Amino acid sequence: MFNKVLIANRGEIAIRIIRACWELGIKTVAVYSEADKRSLHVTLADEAYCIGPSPAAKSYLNIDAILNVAEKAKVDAIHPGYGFLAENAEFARAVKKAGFEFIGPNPKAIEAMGSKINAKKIMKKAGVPLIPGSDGAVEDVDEAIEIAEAIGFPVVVKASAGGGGMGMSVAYSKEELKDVIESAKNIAKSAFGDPTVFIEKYLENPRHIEIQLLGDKHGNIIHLGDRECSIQRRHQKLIEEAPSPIMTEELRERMGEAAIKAGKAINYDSAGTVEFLYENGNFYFLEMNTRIQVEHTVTEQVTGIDLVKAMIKIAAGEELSIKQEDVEIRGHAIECRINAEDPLNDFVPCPGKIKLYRSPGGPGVRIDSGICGGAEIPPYYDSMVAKLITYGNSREEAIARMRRALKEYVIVGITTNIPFHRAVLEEENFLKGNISTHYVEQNMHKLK
Ligand SMILES: Nc1ncc2cc(-c3cccc4ccccc34)c(N3CC[C@@H](N)C3)nc2n1
Ligand SMILES: [Ca+2]
Repeated sequence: MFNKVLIANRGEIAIRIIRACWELGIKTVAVYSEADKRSLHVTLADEAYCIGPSPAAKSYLNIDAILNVAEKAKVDAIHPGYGFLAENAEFARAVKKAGFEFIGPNPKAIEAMGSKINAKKIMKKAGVPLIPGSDGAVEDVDEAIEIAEAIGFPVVVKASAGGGGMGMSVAYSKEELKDVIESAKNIAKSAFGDPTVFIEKYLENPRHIEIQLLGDKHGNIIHLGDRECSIQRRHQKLIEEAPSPIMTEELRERMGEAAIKAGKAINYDSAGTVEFLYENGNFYFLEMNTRIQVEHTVTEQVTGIDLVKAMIKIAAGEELSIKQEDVEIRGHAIECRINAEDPLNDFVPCPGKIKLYRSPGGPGVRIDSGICGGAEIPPYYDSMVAKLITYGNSREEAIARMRRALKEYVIVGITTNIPFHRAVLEEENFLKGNISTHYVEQNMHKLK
């Protein structure tokens, strides 16, 4: 087992990883940018080193600065968290080359899933259901029209180097497709440096359901059930839950089996997530995320498995301590992402200083937060400051606890989206589990 681990991240996930290390008796090294000098993850770590100026490009994305600290602090391993360098194969390789263990999947698996076209090719071979569409890249408009007419409009054009909804555009007709192809290639070129695009049938009202995977370095791989992640805004998830309100044992069995095929196809050896779109009883592979995700928490609540400790043990070479038949999904968990943003002003980010902070508690309430009273929320990073998770024996109990916790939660000094969450937790479609990826746009008028 490692003696000392560097956490190459900030905020709530850095604290989450520090907590897992503590429980395993591992010393922790935090890295921070100038803006994060007095932040909570710096306070909680055993050692902390400044890695550069506030902009992420000069600090949390600075591979050399991070590796220099790893050398200086003599760590055994590095955990990347999510975002920043978490799915950067070059970083994973550089970490190993410098002699440290990377607490995440093997670099080849990261690379394989980084190209959406390549990912689909691998999944097709593995027998994972795909959304009908082009077989690889689409070069020009004529080819696009041919494919679109074969699969039927509407179609969506996606950047292969994209992901998380970045660089996807929908075309409802042949005429629209001409413009959409050009704009998608331009966005892909400027955003990802790679203009490669592909086409898929656009599913008009799907759910976004994902399966949590856990693989080790000895060929074992299991799934830990499903999460419903359809409540998103501009591809930023806002509320997640486990299990999905529409999940049945049979559907979970089918989706879990498909997810394990996906993991096996790339020799997956860490925590990872296979994202699917679900519509009318069918599900289709969307993407695979080769990192721990923000919403890993709701899976931890319903399975009782600590996913971050599991990742660390796997990286240290241990075999999975549980078999698929040991995995049991019990009760229901919901997570509300607390963001420093203004839901009444188009969710614009609202950095600032927290003057008063009172967090909820009591039965079935978990807070994973990177903030406390007096904390400064810098403008340089994403706006999520905390995750409020509630857990109960049923979805109704988890909802009752979330309503109570959202009422108790007091954050004075910055504007947050807590009022948005309070409104969703009263909204009838949400309460009935009647959710699709269009939930926010369809119900926003009720959520103000
Ligand atoms: N062929 C096809 N049809 C419908 C889709 C629907 C989504 C989607 C999924 C989840 C939330 C969404 C919100 C608005 C628009 C789209 C979505 C989607 N993605 C891709 C990345 C993921 N974060 C969002 N891909 C789709 N692809
Ligand atoms: Ca992704």
